[in-house]
Amino acid sequence: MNINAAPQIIGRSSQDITPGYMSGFGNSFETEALPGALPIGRNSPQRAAYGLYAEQLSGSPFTAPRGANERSWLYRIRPSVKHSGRFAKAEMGLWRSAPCFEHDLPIAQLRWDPPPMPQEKLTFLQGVRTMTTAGDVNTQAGMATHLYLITESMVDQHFYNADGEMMFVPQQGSLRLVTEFGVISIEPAEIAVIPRGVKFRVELVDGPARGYLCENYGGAFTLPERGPIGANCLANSRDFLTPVAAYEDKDTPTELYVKWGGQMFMTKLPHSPIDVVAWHGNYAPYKYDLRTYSPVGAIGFDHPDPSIFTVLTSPSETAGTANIDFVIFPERWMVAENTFRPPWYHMNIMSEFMGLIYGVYDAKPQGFVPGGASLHNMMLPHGPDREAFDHASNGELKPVKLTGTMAFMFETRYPQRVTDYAANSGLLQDDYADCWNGLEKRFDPNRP
Ligand SMILES: O=C(O)Cc1cc(O)ccc1O
Ligand SMILES: [Fe+2]
Repeated sequence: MNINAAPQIIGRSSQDITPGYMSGFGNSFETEALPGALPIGRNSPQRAAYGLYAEQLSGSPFTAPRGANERSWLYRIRPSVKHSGRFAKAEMGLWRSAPCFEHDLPIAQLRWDPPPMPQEKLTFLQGVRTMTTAGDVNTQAGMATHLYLITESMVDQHFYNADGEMMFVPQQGSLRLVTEFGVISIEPAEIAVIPRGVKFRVELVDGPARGYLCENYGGAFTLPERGPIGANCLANSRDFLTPVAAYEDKDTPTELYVKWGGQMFMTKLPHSPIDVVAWHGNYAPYKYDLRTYSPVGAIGFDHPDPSIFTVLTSPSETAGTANIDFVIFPERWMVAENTFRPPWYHMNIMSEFMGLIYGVYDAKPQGFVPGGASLHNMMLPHGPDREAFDHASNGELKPVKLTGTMAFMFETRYPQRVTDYAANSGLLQDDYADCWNGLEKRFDPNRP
């Protein structure tokens, strides 16, 4: 494979395919895979070095306020217009977009078993299975949650999503995301975000892969405000990694798939679109290791709102009302005194889709397993199951470490609609609500 990675950052030969990264969230980065490929002090020289074409990729409107303004300049072998021949409609498989009312389940708390690893050959594009959709892809609001199952690398096949940015949350197996901006490798407990419009392909590293995917139609994920927490802890900027420039000069035919307006299209190219030799800007893919998250929690009493564990947030136009919050439940100490320590029983205007990467989630010791999922939709009551309730109500409140666990939540302001796949794939647990059986009346007016 002819991938040329920027030597000045990683100190390796330009033929080395090991990914290299630059640290920081939302920085203005600059990187070049060939010396002098990046113009200095200007974006559009009359003739770019090495015969490259200059191209701007705008992730926000030109006029977005400075804090939300995202764009990068790419110096590439061919401009992207050469990447778009005639598009034809292509198969969507089990990928769905909001609004999608194809299934009409009665309201309920829902939980799914993990999908087994398939025997058939599935590339990333064939392996996306939409679980829920929310909002409206046509108004750039809302999201979709998907599972992915991958048994084959994409070969001479590339993709970009015009409908939203995509957050990969691997649960099993590592992935190599070969993007226009460089190469990102991720394993379970790491995530990667590919911005809207960025071309890439997904390769397997070590056998079949399974994971979760959040497709964000709305405002780009950003770090949450820290408020009184101050400058440190939670997700720290320096732990976000953006790849150095890496390109292919490869004249073999490739298919370019584009998801646009909830539909899939395909065109054929005579060359690889991974041809960006240098780039600069703040609109770029990144990865993050969830194990570097520094949780802040209750060191006195009571259970804080889960927003304390927000890694990234996609804001909406309404302050504090997220299009999506990406929240994790990592390893941590539970020390609160005279406190019911697991999540409280609650109803929420936001809609909560949860997944488990590994370990046990404290509110659901049974039934919520790695690779599975749950959905607690807008204003549907939920909370610890009977076992967790009994344990938390009666256990000795010494400091306890929740170890070897990593659950997460995609929480959105929009109600989530369940797809046909989610309803009928056989993974839906029809006895989920029974986990609250046995939470009997305990009230006794004579026992304060
Ligand atoms: O429902 C859940 O399990 C997620 C969750 C966790 C928590 O600690 C507080 C509220 C909440 O919705
Ligand atoms: Fe909840």
